[in-house]
Amino acid sequence: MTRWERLGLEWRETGHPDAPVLVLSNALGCTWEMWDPQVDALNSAYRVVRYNQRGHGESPAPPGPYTPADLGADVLALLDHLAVPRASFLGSSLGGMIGLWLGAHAGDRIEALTICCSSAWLGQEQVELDRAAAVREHGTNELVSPTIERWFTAHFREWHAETAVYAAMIASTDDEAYALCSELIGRVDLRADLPAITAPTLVVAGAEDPATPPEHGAAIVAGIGANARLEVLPHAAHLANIEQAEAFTALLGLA
Ligand SMILES: O=C(O)CC1=CCC(=O)O1
Repeated sequence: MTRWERLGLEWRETGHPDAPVLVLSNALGCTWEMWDPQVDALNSAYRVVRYNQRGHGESPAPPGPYTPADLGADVLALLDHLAVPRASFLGSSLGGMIGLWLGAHAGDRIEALTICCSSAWLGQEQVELDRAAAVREHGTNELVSPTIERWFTAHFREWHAETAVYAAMIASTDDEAYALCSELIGRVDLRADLPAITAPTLVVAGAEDPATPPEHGAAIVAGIGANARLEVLPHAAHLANIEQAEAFTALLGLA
């Protein structure tokens, strides 16, 4: 039994079975449905493989602690399970951190990276440790309101009732997995890994993202060097691929 089968994480694929593989990796508190605004367009160019991080959607939550290497190994095991030697990778937030780890530590498996609303080093360990403690005590329900405020601008929240879908995703995330992932993002420091990334890398930031502001995207690009470029989407907070879905999809370079 492969590591992937042993963990029992859920995945699905769409698009062209013979096209190059693109793996989509979700943010903390989201499921693979966060990519719905992009999937139709991506299906025209890729074999699109989505999976749910540990404790998200129907994926089980193995005991922690979790490290970027653990969650990166989940992706490598999925590629092994699918007999895919190399893939492109698009990750948001926590998913972007996993992408950075993969680019640096498994560069031979990564064709290209898109890192959305993420960071190599958040620099706020205590905030994330406090959030983890709060989730263990009160559950993910308690986090819904402040999280939705980080994820979407006030204007978007006012006009888009579908933010309720994302509120439900947060509340449905396994409490302990959420806490373990919060601890991971609080402690993560991938800054020294960035120069090892050789895959072409697009970094996308939301101009109004309070969780990973554009400076974090700029720091990723500076750390990687010539292979990386930054795009900042105006009028977008942390889930920029949802708030500015069309503009985000346009950045992905699909003909
Ligand atoms: O703000 C959140 O909901 C979670 C988060 C912040 C940075 C990150 O990587 O995830």
